Amino acid sequence: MCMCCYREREREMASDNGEFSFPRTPTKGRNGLPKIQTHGKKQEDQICHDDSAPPVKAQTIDELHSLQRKRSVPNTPIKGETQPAFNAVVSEEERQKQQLQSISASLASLTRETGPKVVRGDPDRKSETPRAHVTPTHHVAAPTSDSSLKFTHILYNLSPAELYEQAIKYEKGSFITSSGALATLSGAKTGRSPRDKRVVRDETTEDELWWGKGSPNIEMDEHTFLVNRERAVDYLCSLDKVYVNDQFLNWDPVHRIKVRIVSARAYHSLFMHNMCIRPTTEELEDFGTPDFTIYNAGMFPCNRYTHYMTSSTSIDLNLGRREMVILGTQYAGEMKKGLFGVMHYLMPKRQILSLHSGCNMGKDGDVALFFGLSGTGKTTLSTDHNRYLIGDDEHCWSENGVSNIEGGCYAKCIDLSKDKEPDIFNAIKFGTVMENVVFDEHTREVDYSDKSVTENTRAAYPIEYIPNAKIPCVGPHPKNVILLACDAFGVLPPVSKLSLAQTMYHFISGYTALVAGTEDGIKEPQATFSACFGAAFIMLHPTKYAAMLAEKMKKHGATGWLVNTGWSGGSYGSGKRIKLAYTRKIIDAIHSGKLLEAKYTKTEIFGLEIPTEIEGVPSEILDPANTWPDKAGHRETLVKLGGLFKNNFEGFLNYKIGSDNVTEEILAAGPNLE
Ligand SMILES: Nc1ncnc2c1ncn2[C@@H]1O[C@H](COP(=O)(O)OP(=O)(O)O)[C@@H](O)[C@H]1O
Ligand SMILES: C=C(OP(=O)(O)O)C(=O)O
Ligand SMILES: [Ca+2]
Ligand SMILES: [Mn+2]
Repeated sequence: MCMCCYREREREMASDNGEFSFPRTPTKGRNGLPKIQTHGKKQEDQICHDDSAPPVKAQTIDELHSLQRKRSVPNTPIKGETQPAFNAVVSEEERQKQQLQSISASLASLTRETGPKVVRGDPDRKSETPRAHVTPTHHVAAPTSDSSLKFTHILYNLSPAELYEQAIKYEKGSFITSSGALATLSGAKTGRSPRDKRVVRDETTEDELWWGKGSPNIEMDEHTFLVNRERAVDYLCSLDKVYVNDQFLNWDPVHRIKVRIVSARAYHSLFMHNMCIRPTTEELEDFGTPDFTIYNAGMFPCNRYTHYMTSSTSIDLNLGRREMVILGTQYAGEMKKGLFGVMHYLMPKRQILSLHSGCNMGKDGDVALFFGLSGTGKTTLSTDHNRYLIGDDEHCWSENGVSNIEGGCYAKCIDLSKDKEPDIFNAIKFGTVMENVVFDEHTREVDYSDKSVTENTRAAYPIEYIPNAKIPCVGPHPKNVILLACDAFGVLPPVSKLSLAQTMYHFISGYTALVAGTEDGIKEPQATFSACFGAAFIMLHPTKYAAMLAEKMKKHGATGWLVNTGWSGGSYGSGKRIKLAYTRKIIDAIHSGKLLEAKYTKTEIFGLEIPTEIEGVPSEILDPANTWPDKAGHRETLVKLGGLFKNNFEGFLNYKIGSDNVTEEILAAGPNLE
């Protein structure tokens, strides 16, 4: 049988089993006039004649196009319990109307006390736009603003394919790469802007949150928040269309949070589609009102004349209103990490510890956490071909164990190689959003070494793109708590075993040192101390999280480890970064339990327990004192780093962490410079 006849037969078989909904019209020879039989002849010459192909079932090109796309099947009717009336079955149109009403309410101007007129669908595809639309209900008078005369089109929870088309059609700098990922540009900002992150200080947050020196929470008042909110909402409603994502955070079903993200770019919508937990069709039908809403008007700047504004960028959090407004930055990581901040507030209120850590699980159910600041290896090391990935960045630790907050991963792409990080490399395929990467304009092959746009090139992909992802992303209580530091001074050992007090000391310190830049001449590493390895995201005082971590580690018998993924044999400039292959061997030995059994010696100054031997790792690198050719330089740098730690910890001396003796033990667990 020739190919076209074969396909026709396949299609008929498919429509017989009900999987396809192509309309069945009478086909050749069955009902209409008898057709000339060509089959016998075909057998001989194997030629497929034009007239043997079934005619297309359309009269016009528009009709033909409408055949191509099947309307998404309406889902199960909304159940009675969420509805006021009886056990009434709500029509698809009515359900869509309710959804739109909720979105119009989200987008409401607070001064005009009304939401925009919204309609579902792409404005450029008017003929396909469903009829359902919503005119705000609480109109008191005739429209007083032009914005209430127009419709805002809502592109609601679009699929990756639809978002690709939107991005490529409407957003400059969007391209399909050779592996199928969507390459995008984030504009002027290619990283987060922590100095522009503001939090509303009101009667509640005044007492609850961490304010002042060291705190990431830069205050703003409620009124200023509303000014920025209005600015963002007016901007979004002035557009022809906005993207709305309704999704979840937290794989723990009891503590799941419903989030709505309103944004102006397909890139942002696809990013959040990948990063948050994707609702099933059923879950989306029952979504109702979100617990938290982000208004991302990042293409539009804030107004510098507005009180508190110190730049064109402002990321504003209002915990009371459960809203976040983004102005003046299109970097998508702001949304992901912004929501993480929200979880750092909501979860501890429920006695759940929120963690800036990666998390994976062995075949026997042993769970490890990987804490660390940006670039220290959370994503790289939690993505381990021999273990189940629970998540790469944000988790919760509750009475029941650990749960990932997100539904995706956000990996750095700079110098990514298939050999060293195969799982991440292979996850960069259709559906994955790539930010600010450089590619060949013809082949669309990405050059992972190219830093022309930024060094912070990124890929965001759904967690199931990692072959051994643990779905649902939850696991039992952690057995190992690994603190990652990328020490560009090169004096911290590649691995040390920590006492509980040392774990707390290093957790509160949150040290890493990165090289200041990649330009020549910058020799001096920059020490960073970021409490709880995530000071930019925590909302309460660091000791609150530390006390919870200490309590949980003690209760569940977890062991703490400090792993230096940074320099060895000298500081940045003379030494070299520890080979990823060695770090992986070290991590393997932690997971397997072998390292717990090793022989240990204690280091000077920091008093760290270092193993004398690890399978697959040259023993001489385990003690940095051995690897530095310049012995005096090593000692000097070690003392210097110890001093920086002590300095930083001064800020915590007056705080209690759990009981009094815990506090004392923790203070004693730092470097000893006498
Ligand atoms: N020894 C090492 N351990 C971990 N990562 C390393 C090491 N050497 C180089 N790297 C690189 O450092 C980066 C770590 O970044 P990433 O895993 O994204 O950190 P995080 O998720 O904590 O921000 C990756 O690009 C990784 O390839
Ligand atoms: C997304 C981020 O996380 P990380 O660098 O830790 O992967 C970030 O800090 O912006
Ligand atoms: Ca339902
Ligand atoms: Mn990461």
